[in-house]
Amino acid sequence: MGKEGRVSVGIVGASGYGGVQLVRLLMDHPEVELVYLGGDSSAGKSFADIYPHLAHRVAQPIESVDSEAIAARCEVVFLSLPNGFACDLAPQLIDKGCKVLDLSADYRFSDLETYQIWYGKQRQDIAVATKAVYGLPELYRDRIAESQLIGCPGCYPTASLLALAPLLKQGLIVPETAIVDAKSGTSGGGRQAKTGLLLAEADNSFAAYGVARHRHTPEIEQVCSDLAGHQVLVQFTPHLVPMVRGILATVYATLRDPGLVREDLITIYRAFYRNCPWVTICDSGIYPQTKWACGSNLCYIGIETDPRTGRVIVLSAIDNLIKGQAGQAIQCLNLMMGWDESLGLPKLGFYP
Ligand SMILES: NC(=O)C1=CN([C@@H]2O[C@H](COP(=O)(O)OP(=O)(O)OC[C@H]3O[C@@H](n4cnc5c(N)ncnc54)[C@H](OP(=O)(O)O)[C@@H]3O)[C@@H](O)[C@H]2O)C=CC1
Ligand SMILES: CC(=O)N[C@@H](CCC(=O)OP(=O)(O)O)C(=O)O
Repeated sequence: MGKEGRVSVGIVGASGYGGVQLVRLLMDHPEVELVYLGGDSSAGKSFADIYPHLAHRVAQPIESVDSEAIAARCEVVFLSLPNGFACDLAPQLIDKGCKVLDLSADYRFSDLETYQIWYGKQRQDIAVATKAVYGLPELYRDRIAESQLIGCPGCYPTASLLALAPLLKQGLIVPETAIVDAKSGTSGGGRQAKTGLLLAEADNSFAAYGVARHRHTPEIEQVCSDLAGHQVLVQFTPHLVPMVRGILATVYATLRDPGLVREDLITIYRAFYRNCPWVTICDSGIYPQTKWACGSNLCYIGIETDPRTGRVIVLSAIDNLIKGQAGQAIQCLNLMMGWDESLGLPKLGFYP
């Protein structure tokens, strides 16, 4: 336990974009105390050396990663590391009794063979991986609450799946017709230097990448298949937009009943998400912008139908670093601890 009965929490990968969002949100979370920050190349520095704007609130040093030391101090550990690292560290922390929330892809797949094919890393931690729960609270709230290990969703899958879930769960579309066309800001690529994320490369430009082979495709398909009750393939195309934060996913699918109009679907979506404080269904004729969600944990969903084609078009906007990453992980923590799902999470965006 931390001070005043608060839960002691650590972050491994504190220097990255996910890490700094976790620090910002957890500093103001009423039930937790941040007791450990860990990293690799940043170890030995102070957090304020990397993020001077937080120097007045966060005095901790960034420490090297030692599972014994982390488990001795932390009840809960967030792993905000590149893919392929959590699967080495999480089993040690789980074994020592910590609750673990992994922001990478390592624990998102119920089928490790799929992970190995798409991520190219062989896994030894099969027993631990089978305990992991996919951290999308709107679909798996009860299982998250019971779990010791959460595989937090990717940013594109979060936006895409929240748009698709009511349609698939209620059999309203032909699942195989689903197409996800998604656009992300550059912070989705993390803080590491990458040529494609340089201002001179990304600014004044707009391009697709990973066409027909992005690693979020099997993640989206895994949950779509679960919802549909049979294997579903999804066409997913991500794009990089010259902005910092935000994802807009535009989802197209053929309605089984082309007579459905947007007002019918809005009613269905509102019923589906009635107990979900972080999903907002827009009024008829309103389509969300990424700017609305920036800085908040909200997912905004707008719905349209096209009677000429018989398709539904669903638009889903999130902040990739909050609902798409750190905020959603904290939403999962709240459920794991039996707290209000909304505790410590920002309800209003930065607009404009
Ligand atoms: N950015 C986004 O929108 C989203 C990202 N994700 C996922 O979340 C995870 C974190 O992403 P993000 O914050 O963007 O990434 P960043 O590249 O910004 O940060 C990566 C962090 O990992 C640390 N790190 C790297 N290698 C090691 C190591 N061997 N031991 C300890 N720490 C290490 C780095 O520490 P140091 O600086 O000390 O080397 C750094 O703090 C990734 O798996 C990403 O795919 C998920 C959803 C959305
Ligand atoms: C713009 C950008 O580069 N976005 C990242 C997605 C970030 C994310 O959610 O990645 P993980 O599944 O690895 O956690 C990408 O396409 O690789």
